[in-house]
Amino acid sequence: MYSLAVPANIGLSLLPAAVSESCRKPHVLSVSGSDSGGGAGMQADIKACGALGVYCSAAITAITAQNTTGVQGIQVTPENIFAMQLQSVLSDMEVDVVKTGMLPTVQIIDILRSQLESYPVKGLVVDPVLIASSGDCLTSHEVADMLCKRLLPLADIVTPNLTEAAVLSGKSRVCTLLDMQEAAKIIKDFGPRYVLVKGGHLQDISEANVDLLYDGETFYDFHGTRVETLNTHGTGCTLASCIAAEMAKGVQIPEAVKAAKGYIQAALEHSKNMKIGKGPHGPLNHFFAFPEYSKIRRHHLFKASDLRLYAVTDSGMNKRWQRSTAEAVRSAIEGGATIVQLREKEAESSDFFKEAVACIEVARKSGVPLVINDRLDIAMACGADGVHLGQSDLPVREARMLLGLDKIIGVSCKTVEQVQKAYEDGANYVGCGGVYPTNTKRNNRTIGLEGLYAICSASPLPVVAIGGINEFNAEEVLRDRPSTLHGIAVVSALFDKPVVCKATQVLAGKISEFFHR
Ligand SMILES: Cc1ncc(COP(=O)(O)OP(=O)(O)O)c(N)n1
Ligand SMILES: Cc1nc(C(=O)O)sc1CCOP(=O)(O)O
Ligand SMILES: [Mg+2]
Repeated sequence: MYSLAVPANIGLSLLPAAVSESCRKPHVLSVSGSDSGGGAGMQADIKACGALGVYCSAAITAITAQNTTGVQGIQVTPENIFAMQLQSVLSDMEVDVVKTGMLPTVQIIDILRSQLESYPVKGLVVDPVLIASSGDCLTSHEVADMLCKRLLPLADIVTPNLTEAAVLSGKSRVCTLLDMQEAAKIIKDFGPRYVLVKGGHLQDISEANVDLLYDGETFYDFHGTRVETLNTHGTGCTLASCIAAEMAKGVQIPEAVKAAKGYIQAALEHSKNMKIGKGPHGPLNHFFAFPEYSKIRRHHLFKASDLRLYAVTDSGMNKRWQRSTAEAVRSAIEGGATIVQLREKEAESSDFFKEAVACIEVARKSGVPLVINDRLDIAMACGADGVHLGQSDLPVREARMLLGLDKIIGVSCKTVEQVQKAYEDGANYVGCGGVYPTNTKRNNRTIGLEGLYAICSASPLPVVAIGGINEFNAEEVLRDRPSTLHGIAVVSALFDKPVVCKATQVLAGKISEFFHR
């Protein structure tokens, strides 16, 4: 319940206008068929563009029923809705590059051509999808003919594989480097700026994986290393989408091809052991370069029970006992700390950042959340689980906007009004104190147990008590605790001790009984 305390009006609408201005994304419109298996077609295009940081919109030309064994069915998109998809996107969304895949009928090609004439774009990449990697035929010769005559004259690059190069060039077969060159010359005459003939299946194994790019004068060859894998379904769509994505970023075509080949090579390497489907045409893993979001994200959103034994570090104390903050954090977690706050009042930013990175590594291993005291910049830079803010720090509302909804924000409060405001502004919990006098924080006002309980009774947020709490008085704080008091936060009781792990265990033992009743 508490994690829902963020007011509804804290969201994207509050982001400064400048953010949207400066964040225009390169944009590829994919005009292709949907692959129910997710390996090729539209699905591959969207994933490839996404992986390269490019926005991808979609005009679906056909719905195919496919899996890793082949193509089971095709339904062509009705012409009126196909035209509408193009019109909707092209009239509104500042498309940089159009990338085509499966174009199943001559009508679909005609509609696309006339829309491109009404809404010119910076680039057109044509992947002449005529035959699926399973060998299934996806279009007719009439369509191939139309593609050559109506679309290739507008294309910046066309990317046939060997079979497609044979169909487009009218050659009976293309299976050597010489055949590829001849086919490229014939296809170039239809009018595209570049022809890329993909040699993935060349007969001569020494030449396999050579792709030839032809600009009308020069042949450029691009070599790849063969990856032994069945997961190659969608590599053609992915290569063309990557070229389109790079072009949308403003990259010239030869460099775009090089970058796209590099991406395919890496994707094949990272997909070779992936097991999806029973058939021989498995898909690629496009997101090999991304850490899985669920792994970089906290495993769970903030829970009030995280506050039970809240360890707040003090590097002065830890130095006195000759240990690094990361070592101290490791020991506190081993001893039973349920959340850690890095509190550095004197450190330089660069030292604080380095220390935070080391401590997060320690905390992540055990799933214990780690927040940064005062410094939102450090919290964001090191990917901490959140921040703890005082009354004179950055306002909670601004911090919440910058951190997003998944991160923890704690706020120090000494009055009911402060707690109410923290709640309204989107905090997850409040720290209340000083419960007792403390030597750790100078000039700290003591509010006593009564002050703490008064705040707890009125608080819509979970509360953690702080200030002068130790193994001898923890029981007094928790014995008659209000239901909103979820734990104690301590500094010297853990970190001004020779053995942090032992001190934490002792305190954890003292407080455990109050949370199981
Ligand atoms: C859990 C917790 N509660 C309170 C504080 C005190 O924060 P603040 O008032 O901002 O004082 P400093 O710690 O920044 O000196 C806290 N750090 N943690
Ligand atoms: C950091 C801090 N904040 C306080 C508050 O009252 O808000 S008291 C405090 C210091 C707590 O240290 P120790 O556990 O060593 O007394
Ligand atoms: Mg502070």
